[in-house]
Amino acid sequence: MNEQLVLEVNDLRTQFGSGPGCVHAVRGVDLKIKKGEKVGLVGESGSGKSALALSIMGLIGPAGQVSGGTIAINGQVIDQQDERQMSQIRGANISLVYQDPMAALDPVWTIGGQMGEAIRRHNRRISRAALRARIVELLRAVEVPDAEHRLNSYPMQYSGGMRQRVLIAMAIANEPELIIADEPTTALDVTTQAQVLDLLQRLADSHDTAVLLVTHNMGVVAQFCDRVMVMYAGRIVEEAESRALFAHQAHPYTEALLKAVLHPDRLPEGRLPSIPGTPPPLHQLPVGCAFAARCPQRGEPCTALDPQLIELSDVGYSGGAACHFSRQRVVDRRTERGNAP
Ligand SMILES: Nc1ncnc2c1ncn2[C@@H]1O[C@H](COP(=O)(O)OP(=O)(O)OP(=O)(O)O)[C@@H](O)[C@H]1O
Repeated sequence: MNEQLVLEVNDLRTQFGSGPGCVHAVRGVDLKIKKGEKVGLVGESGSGKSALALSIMGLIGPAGQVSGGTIAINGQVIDQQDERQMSQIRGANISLVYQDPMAALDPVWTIGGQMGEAIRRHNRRISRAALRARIVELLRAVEVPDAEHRLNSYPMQYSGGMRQRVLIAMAIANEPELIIADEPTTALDVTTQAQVLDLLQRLADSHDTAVLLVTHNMGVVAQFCDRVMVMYAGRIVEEAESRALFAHQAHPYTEALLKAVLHPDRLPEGRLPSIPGTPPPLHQLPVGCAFAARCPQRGEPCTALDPQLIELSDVGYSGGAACHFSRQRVVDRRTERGNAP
């Protein structure tokens, strides 16, 4: 069955600056998201996750540029230069939930006013009464108590968790097919994080909305995502169904990330746990695999040839990886397990 793709990104490239100091933040990323699917995008700080998310939204800003590739939404290739088309798509087809609700909300505008504007942007003809009813309905959907009155409050009068709920309400207002949530709970305490994620999950499920969740937190990915994409130095180095990836990792970088999670003493607050070494600078990438210098399993080809992401379903792994030794790793592991299912 050919399931409906809400997003298809091919060979996307994004850079900041030009010339010798040019930062290649996204280096040929392919990404497919099906209707209702929840996909996690993980990777260390600076790996290009936000640059990828913002590129898809057409919000990379004046400092950067999408220098190659295509983006299709619901099967239709979009023109990132066409700001009119992009502003139609933003909110209606794809919504973004930011990390910091205070930065995303206008402090001197009521919550109801801002939500109303988000709705009216894609529905100019809505009556005042219908608009108010929709705002209340949305605030109730994200479990803001006393919604009829709280819509007149300002962002400062909401708690951090409530503000993030408001952003989620604004993101779902026009029933987009895809929500991109960039570290949506990083600024919140652990209990509130869990509540907000649970809410996002329930709302997405009830509307069959796809979610691309950008996060440092592997635990969140395990709980929330059907599929995981692991980004390293501007590339997707592993992509797999969550269950497969958490059971066995086809890329040594993913393995190192998960091993590090098991060492809470190495867990800096709100960040991915560190693994030895640092990623290469994105303006000065090495020849061969970008992870080679940190890889405990590197071999002969790694410092000479840049590995491409290859599918591994033929050897029983529901995913793929960009490592010269991934196929061998998967095969060896299967042999170790005596080909157990
Ligand atoms: N406005 C900018 N100008 C110049 N370089 C930038 C800009 N924004 C991002 N970069 C660079 O692009 C690369 C990717 O950054 P990006 O923010 O996408 O990483 P990230 O994986 O989202 O990191 P984090 O998890 O810390 O948010 C980094 O090298 C970063 O320094």
